Amino acid sequence: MKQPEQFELLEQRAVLVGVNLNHQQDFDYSMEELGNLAEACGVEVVGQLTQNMERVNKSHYIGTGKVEELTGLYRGLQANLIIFNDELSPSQLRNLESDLECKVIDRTILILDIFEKRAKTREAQLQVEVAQLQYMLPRLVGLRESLGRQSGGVGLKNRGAGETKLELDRRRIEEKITALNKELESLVFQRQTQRKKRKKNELPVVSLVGYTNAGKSTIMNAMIEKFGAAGGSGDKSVFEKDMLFATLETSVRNIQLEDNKSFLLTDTVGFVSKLPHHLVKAFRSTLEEVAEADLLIHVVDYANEKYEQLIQITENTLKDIGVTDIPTMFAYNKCDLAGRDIPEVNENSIYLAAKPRIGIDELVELIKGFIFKDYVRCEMLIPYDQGQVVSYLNEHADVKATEYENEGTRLTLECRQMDYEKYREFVIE
Ligand SMILES: Nc1nc2c(ncn2[C@@H]2O[C@H](COP(=O)(O)OP(=O)(O)OP(=O)(O)O)[C@@H](O)[C@H]2O)c(=O)[nH]1
Ligand SMILES: [Mg+2]
Repeated sequence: MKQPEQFELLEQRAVLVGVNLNHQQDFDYSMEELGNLAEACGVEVVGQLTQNMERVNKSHYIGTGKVEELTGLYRGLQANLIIFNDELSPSQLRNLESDLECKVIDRTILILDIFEKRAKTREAQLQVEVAQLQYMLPRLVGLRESLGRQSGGVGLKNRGAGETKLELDRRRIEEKITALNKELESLVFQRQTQRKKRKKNELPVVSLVGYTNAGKSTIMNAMIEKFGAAGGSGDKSVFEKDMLFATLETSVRNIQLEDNKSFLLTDTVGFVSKLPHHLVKAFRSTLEEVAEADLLIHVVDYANEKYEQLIQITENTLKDIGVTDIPTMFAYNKCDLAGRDIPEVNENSIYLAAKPRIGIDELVELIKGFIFKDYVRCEMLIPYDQGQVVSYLNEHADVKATEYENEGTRLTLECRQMDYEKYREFVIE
């Protein structure tokens, strides 16, 4: 569902406005990021206004003097849109629009707009729509007023009718949210069932996380290309592209290594700073996949000179969605653009370039070191009437040698700790 006024961002000329609260270190980057978000919506950024403050102005977000300065600025630049770097409250939005006599939007609208454009699966579309409606609900009054202004003003005598209409709109939207959430729940249920099934297989889960456009999907594709993804048929690759939020859904692939070791690799939505609260809530089920990982690969765009800030943003977002205490390794990607010798492997990190496929083997080795730590090397003697154990181990363990002796099959192998415990009775050394 579109916003009621059907405001089209494409080809608008915008001025960005940001408030730097108590000298935030990442403020400059967050303004740059806002510009990138605007461009991703097809908006042309023509100017910028910032203000240092200790706390925001409740009624207008920026100080009243700044509102006047902003009026002069946007008119001088012939802009027709003003974009604020934070989510504005319904009354701030209303006051600003009426004092500035210009269309005002905030960071949240931009992000929701990009998500709406990118959502391909039904689940992602529903999630975005719920977030949009929830953002809209408390802001209906302002939207209606600005609509009234655009059509030349609603006369006083129509006011009663307008309010009834507003109540109707509100009820309709609430009903819509309920209906969408219901549909979403059934999709989420399906996915959770799949996840439970996967869990029963007890394969380790490795999740790619990081700032949007860092190269997560490219790393996933490089691994699929090299090690294949088991099960089903057809193209297993995921969508990768040079744009913000190319991926909005979670994909899971079974990566099969050569020695009967395999793990599940998941690729998911990328992060940006100040992800809107409603969006995080709507995408909760998508993000839950990350929370259940055994290992996170934090993918970093090393060619971005602000990469340290991007790391911080990702770490803060992970904390916000409640992902803590999962072992994490860093994959500094796009090193081909940064002129660094690659691959370089350290204890918890690797420098690589996924697009030209440099460092993929080394990345896999590093992952193996993390997730197959509990593998035990041993010998087992399995009686001939227990043939199913031999086949199980041939499928799930790394069998180095097989000998047939009088008492049974003698296997030299490396297996998971849990399989070792399970078949302890057959262990001979
Ligand atoms: N030069 C270079 N480009 C890369 C490398 N890895 C990825 N890219 C490019 O970076 C862009 C983004 O890659 P994606 O894999 O889609 O990034 P992502 O992290 O999945 O992004 P989102 O899904 O938007 O969060 C694509 O155009 C890739 O081709 C690399 O090692 N070197
Ligand atoms: Mg992606």
